Amino acid sequence: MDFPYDLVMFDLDGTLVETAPEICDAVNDTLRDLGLPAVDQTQAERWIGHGTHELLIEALAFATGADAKAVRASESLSSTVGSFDKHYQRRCGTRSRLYPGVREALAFLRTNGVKLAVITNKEGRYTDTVLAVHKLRDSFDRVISGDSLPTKKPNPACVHACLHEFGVPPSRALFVGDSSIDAATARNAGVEVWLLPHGYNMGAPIEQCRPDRVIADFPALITKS
Ligand SMILES: O=C(O)COP(=O)(O)O
Repeated sequence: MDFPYDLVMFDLDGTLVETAPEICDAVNDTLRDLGLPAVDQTQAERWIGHGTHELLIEALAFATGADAKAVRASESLSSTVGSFDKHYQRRCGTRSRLYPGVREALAFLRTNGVKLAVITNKEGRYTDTVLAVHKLRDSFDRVISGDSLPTKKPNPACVHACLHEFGVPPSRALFVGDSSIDAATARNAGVEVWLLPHGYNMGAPIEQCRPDRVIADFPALITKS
């Protein structure tokens, strides 16, 4: 195979797995416990990308009319985080699904000796559950979550860690994602970025992120390279 990379790093939410339906369910379970109105999935999708903690803060700000800064500083936040945690762990795997062709593309790349990593801003306890319920954990050589390192995307430390671990130069590494955060992470690390249009990107078209390529779907990742 003439695949031009030795390492591919994938974003998780909105790239490998459509997670928004059950994230929205867990947010609404949490809001319901607080007597607050539900949010719709389109709204929740705009908050995906900075990690679940930030998403919950945005949801609480939206539902209460407070600003995010005030929510972040509020004393009740930690108990709400605990409540969300229970709901989200229970919801993981109920309404998420792999995008078409993900499993086949990962298997194909691995068979051809390409190292594979997941780099997500999702907290590790949720990344583990999502990968486990979709039987994806063994498909990756490295998983870096939002709380694995002192910094998260778009800081390039996560990409640098993978390049270092696998001894791959930036010119032989690719980041595949769905958002401006993924594009900025790749640019900050000096690696190419291909974006998929099926994800979230805070509601904006991915062309605005000026990726090296827009790929239509996972089959295109391995056939158009
Ligand atoms: O916001 C999140 O929880 C994670 O999003 P990501 O997998 O796109 O980095």
